[in-house]
Amino acid sequence: MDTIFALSSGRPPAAIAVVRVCGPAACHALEALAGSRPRLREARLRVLRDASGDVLDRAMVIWFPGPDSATGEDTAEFYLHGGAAVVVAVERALGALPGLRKAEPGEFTRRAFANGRIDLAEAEGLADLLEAETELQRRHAVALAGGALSQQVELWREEVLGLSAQVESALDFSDEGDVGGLDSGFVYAVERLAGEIGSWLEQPRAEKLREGFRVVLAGPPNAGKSSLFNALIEEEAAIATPIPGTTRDVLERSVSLGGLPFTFVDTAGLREDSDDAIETIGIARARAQAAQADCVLWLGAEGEGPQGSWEVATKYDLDGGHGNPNAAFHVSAVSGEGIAALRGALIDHARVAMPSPDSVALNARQHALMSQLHSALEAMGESQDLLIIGENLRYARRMLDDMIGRTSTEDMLDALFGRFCIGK
Ligand SMILES: Nc1nc2c(ncn2[C@@H]2O[C@H](COP(=O)(O)OP(=O)(O)OP(=O)(O)O)[C@@H](O)[C@H]2O)c(=O)[nH]1
Ligand SMILES: [K+]
Ligand SMILES: [Mg+2]
Repeated sequence: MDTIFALSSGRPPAAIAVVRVCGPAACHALEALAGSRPRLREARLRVLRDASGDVLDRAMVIWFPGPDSATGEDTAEFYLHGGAAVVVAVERALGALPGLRKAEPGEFTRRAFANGRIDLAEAEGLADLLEAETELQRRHAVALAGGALSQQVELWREEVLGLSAQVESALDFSDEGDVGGLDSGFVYAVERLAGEIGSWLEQPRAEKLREGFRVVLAGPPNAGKSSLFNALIEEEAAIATPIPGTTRDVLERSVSLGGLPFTFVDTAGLREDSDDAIETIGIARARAQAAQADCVLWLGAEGEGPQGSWEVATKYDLDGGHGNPNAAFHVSAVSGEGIAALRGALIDHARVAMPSPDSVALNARQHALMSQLHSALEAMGESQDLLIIGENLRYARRMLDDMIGRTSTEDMLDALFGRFCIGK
């Protein structure tokens, strides 16, 4: 097997650059550059040299022998001075050693998975953690990476195994293969498990965490959409002018509010009679955006917005809210009045739509498996045939195995580990 190496810290220049080496030749690489290998898991300052004896850097080195390392394989880490040329020189020296090559994206984590150090759900959590930009995303990712879902799956797996054992023993004592031999608690246990899994399926999904709560600003031209958009995201991202029809394309910005991920969307002003081809396309896009929103802020006349939209009266500094006196919110992008209240209401609303900080949200892959598991349990409840019940339980167990990647395909692993950066 190849020994791989990569810069695992951020892009130089930086205070420190961490280069990891992992695989059977890691020990040799450490000795070649640092002269000797320090005691395991102890940081030591060493002069690093290349094969011709030239000094590359003075650096901290640590030796993590397998199988108790993060990847399960022999691993060496170099904590270099974080200059670009230092990293290049050390990588060149490593690349010149036999059996060493640069790592692919996510290859360290993939080895950790292949060596059973982490399961698939935990690897997904790690990928989420590296991408986390808001507090809520971080909390979920830490829980997933720490095995919160894996432990739950393990409990369900034990329950399913217990149910299978009951079916096996009933089969041993029944000639006809009917359910008469089953304990009365069996049906109850299946229903309870199906109910529990059903309630997991109903929780907000993990994708919501990644995409963010989508707020679309819509209304007639010059209503003040772009101005409000800028005020909400606290950045002059959109052009706002007195000319109606200023915004033509859709403009998106992702921000964190109250620790929650939001995507705000500014759109072209809606009007029926535009003869401008660009604006007409912009209006069509605005309508499409409103249809996909988690929340539409309607900046037009009372009752004319899309169903369920929040009515917002803008330019409160000018007309004191006379534009739409019955609007739920009165704001001014100029004076800042009402912006905090609107933002607060959006945060409260999004919090309910987002996965709760105390639960583990399922991603698309996990949700699909859990749905199949749920259907298998439901189908079982109706069956009178022990053989069919046993078959459904085996299927249920396979879905649980898939959740944590006991069985997994190369394509799936490529897709997951491709999400990681090089060096992770
Ligand atoms: N006084 C005051 N003027 C505002 C306020 N919000 C927007 N305006 C002004 O109203 C005009 C239109 O604002 P925009 O934000 O461009 O409006 P819009 O809805 O994005 O317009 P289109 O993109 O053309 O559809 C600009 O001249 C803004 O400066 C406000 O709260 N108070
Ligand atoms: K405008
Ligand atoms: Mg605009």
